[in-house]
Amino acid sequence: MSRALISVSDKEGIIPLAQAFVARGVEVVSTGGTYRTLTAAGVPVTEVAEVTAFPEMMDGRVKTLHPMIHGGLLALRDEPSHMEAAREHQIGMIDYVIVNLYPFAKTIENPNVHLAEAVEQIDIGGPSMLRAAAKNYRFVVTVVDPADYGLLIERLATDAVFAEEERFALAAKVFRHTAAYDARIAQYLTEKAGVSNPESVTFSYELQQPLRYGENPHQQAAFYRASGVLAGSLASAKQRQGKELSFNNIQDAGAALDLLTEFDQPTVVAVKHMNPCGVGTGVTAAEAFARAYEADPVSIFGGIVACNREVDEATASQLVELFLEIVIAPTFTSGALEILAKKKNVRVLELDMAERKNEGVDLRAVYGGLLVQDRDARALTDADLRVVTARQPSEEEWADLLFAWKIVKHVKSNAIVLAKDAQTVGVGAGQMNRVGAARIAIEQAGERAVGAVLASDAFFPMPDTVEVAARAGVRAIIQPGGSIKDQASIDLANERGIAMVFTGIRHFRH
Ligand SMILES: NC(=O)c1ncn([C@@H]2O[C@H](COP(=O)(O)O)[C@@H](O)[C@H]2O)c1NC=O
Repeated sequence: MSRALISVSDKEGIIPLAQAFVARGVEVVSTGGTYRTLTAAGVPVTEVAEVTAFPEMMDGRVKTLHPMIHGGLLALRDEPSHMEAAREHQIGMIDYVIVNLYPFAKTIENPNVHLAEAVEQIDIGGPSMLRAAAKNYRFVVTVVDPADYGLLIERLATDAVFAEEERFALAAKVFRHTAAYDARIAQYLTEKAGVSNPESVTFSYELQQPLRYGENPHQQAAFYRASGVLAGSLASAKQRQGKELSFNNIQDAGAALDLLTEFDQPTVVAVKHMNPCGVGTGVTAAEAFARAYEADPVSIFGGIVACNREVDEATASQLVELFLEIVIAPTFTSGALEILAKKKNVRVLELDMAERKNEGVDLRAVYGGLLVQDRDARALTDADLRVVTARQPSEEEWADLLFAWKIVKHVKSNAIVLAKDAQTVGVGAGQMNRVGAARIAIEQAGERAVGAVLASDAFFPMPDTVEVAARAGVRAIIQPGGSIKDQASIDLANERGIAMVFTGIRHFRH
């Protein structure tokens, strides 16, 4: 007679599966809680304690860790010495293993959970059985994912035959599962132990969705989310309409959201190729959008628009006038959704960006390696600000400087942002020299550069950026400072009547 060992923390869906085993003439063996669930449902089950002739003990820390179990999982059925050992010790074979583990990840989602409570949720016996059974995939069918119960039930109802490739695939899934489970534990304990730059790192991500392709059609790609679903992350967004998100959409939307979280007042961000092309702040979402649009009515074409307030009919009417890839907002009025529905392809995402936290790690893959750093979460405080010129910025200039500083942090380096009246008027992104970025931003601003402010993500290595800014009519500059040639830039700013503020903070973004 075949035997199935069922030991599950999440009991959902387990009764029909156990019934399918019984109907097939397979004996079901279970641990305490699972045994009680199945018995209560009238399914005949043998308790593990009966098989091991040992009671479950130490608050369940020891239940299945026994040769009567592990021998039955690991014995090579085609190796006579293994089978002889099994006979000698009266170890019965186990042919199916259905296990899901203690909910460690769920437990640590609670920020107030005590270490002891989290540690108690580290499953020991479950992974041991899964690994043993998966190692012996030639003889054992191992199911860790409740999504596979259906397949198992169906197969038990027909021929109960599993091809070796199927058992192998299930085994690989088991090792992915236990690896991710252990990665989460290692990450949590490493954090608790206060270890930085550990000798090895394992990050665990779960498939959110396969993507049609990557950055280009010939590149295969998929989107993985951080373990669980982080509030405010794209994985938690609700898509109300439109085509499936693409690889580039996800990157651009992420960039738009990162920038948007800098702002509390109603703000709209338009992003193209990971850079903001227009940002506007206003009293209402519609006003903020109008400013973001006017900032650069050309580049917004085919862009991503993110708004940190509900999108109403007035805003939606402006949005549908354009070709956009994505519109993101915390909510949309039903009228706004009706208006947006006229543009079937535009992806409309509802996402509570207020929940988004600028914390955690920033991972960048390089050939043969991975760079790991903290996210750039350094916010500007009053104490950071130092006016280095004779002229102080006016009140309006201060507002524009702080506005532009929030944005330049999210523009690829070398980055220059020109802003005026709560609106970007020029963005110079990703240039190989700083004055080149300034020239692009100034050219884009045109007449609007007169009276605008300029923000730079890093210091001026020479005064040429001040020179081009002054010629264009820029009135105030914000930059980190720290160049050995700072004084030359300050002198030139004084000569041209420009107010200049140092922040002492660099915001490179490569
Ligand atoms: N200690 C053991 O021997 C052991 N054997 C199985 N478990 C786990 O116990 C859980 C099921 O327990 P129960 O059937 O008592 O509700 C499963 O998540 C399983 O992975 C164990 N628990 C933890 O390590």
